[in-house]
Amino acid sequence: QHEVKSDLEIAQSAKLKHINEIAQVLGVEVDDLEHYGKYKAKLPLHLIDPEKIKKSKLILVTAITPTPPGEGKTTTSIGLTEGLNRIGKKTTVVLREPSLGPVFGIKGGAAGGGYSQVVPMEDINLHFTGDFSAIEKANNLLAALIDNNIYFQKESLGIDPRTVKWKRVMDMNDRSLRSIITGLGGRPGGNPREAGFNITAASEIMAILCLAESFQDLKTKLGNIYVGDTYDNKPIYCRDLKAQGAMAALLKDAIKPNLVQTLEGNPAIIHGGPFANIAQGTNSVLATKLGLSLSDYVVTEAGFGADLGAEKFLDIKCGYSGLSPSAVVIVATVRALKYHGGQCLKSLTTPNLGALKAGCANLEKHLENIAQFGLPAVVSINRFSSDSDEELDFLKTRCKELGAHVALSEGWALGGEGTTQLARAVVETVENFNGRYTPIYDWNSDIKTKVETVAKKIYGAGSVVFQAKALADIKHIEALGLGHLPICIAKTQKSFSDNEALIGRPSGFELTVREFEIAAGAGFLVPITGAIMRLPGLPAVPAALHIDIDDNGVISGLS
Ligand SMILES: Nc1ncnc2c1ncn2[C@@H]1O[C@H](COP(=O)(O)OP(=O)(O)O)[C@@H](O)[C@H]1O
Ligand SMILES: O=COP(=O)(O)O
Ligand SMILES: [Mg+2]
Repeated sequence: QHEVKSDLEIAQSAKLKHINEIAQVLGVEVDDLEHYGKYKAKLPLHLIDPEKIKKSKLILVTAITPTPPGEGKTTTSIGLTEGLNRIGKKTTVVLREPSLGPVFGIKGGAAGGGYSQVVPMEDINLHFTGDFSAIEKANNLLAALIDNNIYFQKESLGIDPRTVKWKRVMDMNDRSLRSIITGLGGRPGGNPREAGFNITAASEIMAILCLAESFQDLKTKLGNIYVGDTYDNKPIYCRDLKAQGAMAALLKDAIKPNLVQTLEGNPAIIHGGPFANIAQGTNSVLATKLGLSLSDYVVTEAGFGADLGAEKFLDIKCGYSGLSPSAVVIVATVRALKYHGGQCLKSLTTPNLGALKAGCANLEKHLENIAQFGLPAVVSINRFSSDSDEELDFLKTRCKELGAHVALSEGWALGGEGTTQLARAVVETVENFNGRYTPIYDWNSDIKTKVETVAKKIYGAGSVVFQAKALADIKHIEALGLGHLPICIAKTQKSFSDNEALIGRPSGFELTVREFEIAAGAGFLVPITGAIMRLPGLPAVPAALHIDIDDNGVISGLS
């Protein structure tokens, strides 16, 4: 066990390989790289090899219902990649880019932790290669063109400003921009209307970038973005404003996935950053296909718990891309299971077998869900230093009683040295499974049936209530001919239900759908449950206050 250094100290004391060496591991020619300094590069799309993809193995890392800091999916994905490479499996980890919202807010960065990180951690957590900035510009160009069309009567499409839901985005937890009025200042200011900002990760452009498979596909998806209606109720799409070409031009580089490395010098591809409570929460199809084209194993992560990220990874990302995992790793922690067993958040480091035992019901439901998708699961117990041996033994035994493969993972404390047991369990599972996932619903079912199927089969709901606005939205969606699209349920990540207080394994509850958002460009419908926030606020003491830079340009305080 190394002495406990901060994530940043560990990352900054790492000796990084030049990115050309990482490319060499992947068999990528240096000339094919677009360098962003010595340690970052973009990969060209022509390296995607459909035949190789069929032979490579995809491992999805998901988790039980998390506590606010998260249970270690990103950390485990990286640690598992180190472990698989150590036992001779040529493996690349494929992750999402962190959002500045959490970096400056509560959760901190998303580049892993301890001795399982991707580096250069500061770059990855801050501006990286500019993809988020490009996504913001493309999103906000459309917003400007919408308001401009409303402003110039002679060119106007007759858009009714009250039907425009397209928000501007910014990668910052700035609650004061959530709901605003634009167009003030008389004639020169335009037309006053209600508007607002979402966080960049929630932009439909982000979701499109993560599902697009070529420049042409990107432009088509952008053109299909639903903007609003005319005064005589005709739908207006982005392509009606002729905006998709300029938007795609802004994404010229952002569409290419980014190559970096893990602490142990293994390849890492990072691309896209959607949150899994309001969008599909998975990195891009292009990054995943590149990883599978260039290595034999790919370890990738879907956000939050398996009821959100894994369900959307399978029913949306795999549904569109044709990909399928050969194994699912469910990250479980003693602390989160004790929380689900009724122990309060502040005392989770105190051993409590009773709470652990009760909380295993949450893990049980996630295991049942992965089995409903027809996929084999391996439970990875992500060991925290506060876990007692007794609690760890109990959890391992409980997993075996549930018929699950289980391995203790010490990737945070030890890097790849701590995950070889997990790596072996994953390889054995992968080698004994030659199937594919089974979708949990048929895209061609009616909208209500699709929502009810996920709610009942995956969340454990007894019924779904569609409020009046949601029923009107369903009629509107069907009138637009979009009822066949898959669904991407916006729901709290803190509970299987839409009530974050219902911990453990709630069942028979009512799920309430307030309304639907239409992501016609990305190609999914968003049933909104509860009071989902699309532009979070900063906490009373933001993490930003502890971040600094010294005279030599060395950053401190990033977590
Ligand atoms: N075993 C562990 N011990 C201590 N801290 C951990 C451990 N695993 C993860 N963490 C920390 O917990 C936080 C969440 O980890 P992360 O991998 O980002 O989770 P997720 O991807 O599931 O949200 C990070 O700050 C990470 O450094
Ligand atoms: O979309 C959320 O991702 P994490 O669960 O990895 O924070
Ligand atoms: Mg993560």
